[in-house]
Order: sequence, then C-alpha cells, then structure tokens
Amino acid sequence: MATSAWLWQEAQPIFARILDHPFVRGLGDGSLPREKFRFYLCQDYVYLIAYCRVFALAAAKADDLETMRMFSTLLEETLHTEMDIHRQYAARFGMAPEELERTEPAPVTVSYTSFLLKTAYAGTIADILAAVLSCQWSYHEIALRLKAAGNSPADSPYNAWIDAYASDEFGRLVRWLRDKLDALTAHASEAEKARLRDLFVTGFRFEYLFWEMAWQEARWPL
Ligand SMILES: Cc1ncc(CN)c(N)n1
Repeated sequence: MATSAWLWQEAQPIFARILDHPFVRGLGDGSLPREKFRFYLCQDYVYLIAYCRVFALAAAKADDLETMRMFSTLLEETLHTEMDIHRQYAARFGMAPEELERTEPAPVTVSYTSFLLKTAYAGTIADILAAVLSCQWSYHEIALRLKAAGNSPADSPYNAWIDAYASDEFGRLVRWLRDKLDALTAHASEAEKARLRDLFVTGFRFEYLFWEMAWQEARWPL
C-alpha cells in the first residue's frame, strides 16, 4: 500500500472525531455561531502565516527543481488564494487584514505552529510532507463531505469556505503532496515509516485540537 493511503487509514479514528465535532457540523449546516467563526478565522490566519514559512523552508531544502516548484506553488496558493478567503471573511466582520495579522496566537495555535516549524527546520522533505499532508488533506476531505451531505442552506455564510476547500484546485495540491510523499517513501524502512506515522497522526491530533480550541474560543487564561 502507498504510504499516504496507509497514513490516512491510521488517522481514521481521529478523523471520525473531527467530522463529528460541533464546530465542523456547524460549518456544514450553517448553524455555527458567527463569533466562534470569527475567533477561528483570526487564529487560522496566524496559523497560515506559519504554514507559509513551512513551505518556504521546504522549498529551500528541496533536492530538485520540481520539488522546489511544488513547494513554491503551495506557498503562493496559501499566501494568495487561501488567505484571501480569510481576508474576504474578515472584511464581512469589518476587520482589516492588518487586524487579522495582529491576532495573538492562542495556546493551541502556538503548539501546532511550533510543531510544524520544528519539523520544517529539523526534518527531511518526507517528514515535512507527512506533517503538512495531515492539514491539507483533512480540510479537503471535511469540505468534500460537508458538500456531499448537502445540509448547508443556500444563504449560509460558510458556503464559500466549503466550496474553497472542496475545490478541484485545492484537491490538486493534496494530490501533489501525496504523490511526492509516496514516491519518496516507496522503499522506506520500518523506522522511517514509524516516524512518518507519528508526524501525520500528531498533525491530525492538532487538527482536532484546533477545532476544539475554536469551538471553546480558548485563549490564554492569564
Ligand atoms: C488549522 C488548519 N489546518 C489546515 C488548513 C488548510 N491549509 C488550515 N487553513 N488551517
């Protein structure tokens, strides 16, 4: 079995909990309180700034131009297309992009971005791919499922979010990451596979924690 398909299987218990999370269900049926989405949006914006740095570091570490191009496209798409969605939502809340940037990262955002940045600085290209694949892939699959369920009212403010992450363009970025990881790890040792599993599952655990943080609007208590 290809590495990415195996990793996906390993993360299924966590993915099931994500799909059942009240924040995700609220995105899907339009019932999510706007204030919780606003909190999420601000935290996700600063998360994405760190995520861009991860792609930039991966591009710098790439052994060949094709891999460098792939990471620079991911960086470009995140900086422009994905973060534009956030900027557009923020405008609806009357927030300027600078205000989004000034968000104080909450504890889970700090831990999650620290994990990704540590992997980007210290890990191999395969390590980085495993860590970011859990983020990118889980969003695409969540959005595909929410779209297929068809529970979202036509006037739900969250339809743009679902459409963006369910899009073929976003799906292509996931496919790239998967294909690259599968090619790099076709002959990986058991030890390397165990490390990749650890990174992928840790990414998934953080994804769950991020939804929970947004639902609870969990800021620093002090
Ligand atoms: C927390 C999180 N994880 C993943 C994604 C999709 N790039 C995101 N925007 N935010």
